[in-house]
Amino acid sequence: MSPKTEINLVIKIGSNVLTQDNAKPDLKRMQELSRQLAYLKREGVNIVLISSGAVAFGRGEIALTEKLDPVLKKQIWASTGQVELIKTYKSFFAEEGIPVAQILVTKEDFRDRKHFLNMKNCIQGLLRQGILPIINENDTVAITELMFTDNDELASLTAAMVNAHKLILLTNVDGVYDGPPSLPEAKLIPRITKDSFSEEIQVSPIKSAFGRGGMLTKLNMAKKSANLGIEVLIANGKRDNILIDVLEKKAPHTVFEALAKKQSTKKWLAHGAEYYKGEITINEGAKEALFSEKIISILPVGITDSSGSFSKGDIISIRDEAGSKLGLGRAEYNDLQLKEKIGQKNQKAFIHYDYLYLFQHA
Ligand SMILES: Nc1ncnc2c1ncn2[C@@H]1O[C@H](COP(=O)(O)OP(=O)(O)O)[C@@H](O)[C@H]1O
Ligand SMILES: N[C@@H](CCC(=O)OP(=O)(O)O)C(=O)O
Repeated sequence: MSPKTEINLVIKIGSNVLTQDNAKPDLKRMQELSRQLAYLKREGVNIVLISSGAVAFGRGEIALTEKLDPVLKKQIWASTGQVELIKTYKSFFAEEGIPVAQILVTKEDFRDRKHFLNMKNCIQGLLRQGILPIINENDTVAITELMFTDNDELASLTAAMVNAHKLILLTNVDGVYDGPPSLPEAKLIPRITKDSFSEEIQVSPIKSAFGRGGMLTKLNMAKKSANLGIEVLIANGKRDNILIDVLEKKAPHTVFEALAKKQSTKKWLAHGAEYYKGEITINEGAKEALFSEKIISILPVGITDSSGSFSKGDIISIRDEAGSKLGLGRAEYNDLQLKEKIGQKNQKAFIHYDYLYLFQHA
């Protein structure tokens, strides 16, 4: 079957899945997962893989005995380990006749509309050629404020970007438990629906040996993706044949029920809470109109202030005069052009309705 241009599945593999208890890479597990991914690809499923593991692979290869700065240590392990990680995937997928591509990204690439579209076009191009894109965070440049919370956030952003039907997060537990999974009384939650989104699930801050964000980011990101219309499955990547079994509902997992699908630009915006480049304040009249039944765009006449340096196409945060965040939108022109038009009538919309995402609680 030839690859479809429409993407179906984003799969994220956590560091712990690819690592043994003795901290060495688990090559057998990696080969087994590659075999399953290859099988799904041959079945005509388009796959984008998000793989952690660079730091874990680097740590297994390079002994850093000196008392190095922890950030530098991580950069050294990530940059050396990424080579090994991709080399290993390349050899396993070569056995299956599937070429692979490496894509390394930072948070900034999801903030900048141009970078975002370049990434999206590249991924679609790779898929059309039957190539498997393997994405990881660019840990060499992404330090402190440039970092994703972890690769679960990157996976959720990628799923929204490529309009995925499903997102599978593979970790080292069977899914989300109703308490710390180390406790014998903790039970696996098989299904999380919109009604249970707000229920408190006791997620302990404990992470597995090499995990970064823990179950809490998985939970938050899964809810975010489900809200955008993407079904999310969290399952145990340490189980044999897990990808096939979980898709056939034969293996334990937690599923997050998808709500109605949102238009892809709105998905990009919905993820923009931390990625905006500028802010505008709108007056009471504009706020009222925005939350009425009417479909409206934001015009300069309703804007009272703007801040930040932004270009056409960047994400803008929208606030009311009390400072409450109302939503996000895409700028139709840059900050200097907006400054000239603020408060004026008969000016071109600054945020068009099609590129406007309002927070539900506002
Ligand atoms: N309520 C919970 N349900 C499931 N796992 C939990 C829960 N609370 C904490 N965890 C921990 O989260 C870990 C998975 O997150 P993480 O270490 O970031 O994995 P990964 O490397 O796959 O991203 C599990 O190993 C588990 O110990
Ligand atoms: N980019 C890092 C992974 C960071 C991360 O989020 O790890 P994980 O929590 O295991 O998904 C690496 O490849 O080591």
